[in-house]
Amino acid sequence: MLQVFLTDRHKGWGLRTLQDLPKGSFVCEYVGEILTNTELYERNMQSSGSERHTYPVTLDADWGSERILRDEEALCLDATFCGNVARFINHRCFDANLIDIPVEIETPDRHYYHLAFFTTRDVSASEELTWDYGIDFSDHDHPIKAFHCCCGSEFCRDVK
Ligand SMILES: C[S@@+](CC[C@H](N)C(=O)[O-])C[C@H]1O[C@@H](n2cnc3c(N)ncnc32)[C@H](O)[C@@H]1O
Repeated sequence: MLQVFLTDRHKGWGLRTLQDLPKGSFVCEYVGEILTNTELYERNMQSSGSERHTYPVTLDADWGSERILRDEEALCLDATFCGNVARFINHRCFDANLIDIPVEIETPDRHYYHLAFFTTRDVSASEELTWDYGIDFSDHDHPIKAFHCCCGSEFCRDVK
């Protein structure tokens, strides 16, 4: 069972487990609107930073292909307006206890992905669930301004 809770580390709301989870457990899926990178960029340009509650995630980077997808083809998930509990998973640099795994769905007419979270180690009941968003905190040109990281990891990348 999962619970949304208010963190005490200036990270806003977070997600925790109410039961012990062995390493490799499925936790939840990441749900959001499916947008192309171009649509996401245009959405970001229209909204002010304070309206953004989530960090968009890459859904389909054409894994396994040699080809580089153009922005108008590459898909991402934006949970700003539509999502599930996964939108409350906070970032932790390097030693997060969750990993996102793309799960390929194959139907007769198309392939697509769901993004599923699994535990990277045993997680105890009440522990916050965290995920490394892969943010480069030194990239000041990114269209979304990175937050100041309060993950508390000894490997935190947000060092000035
Ligand atoms: C996907 S949301 C996570 C849920 C969010 N904490 C909330 O209250 O809605 C991502 C946002 O949470 C905050 N956040 C996540 N991880 C953080 C961290 N390590 N340090 C500081 N803020 C963090 C940032 O504001 C970020 O834009």
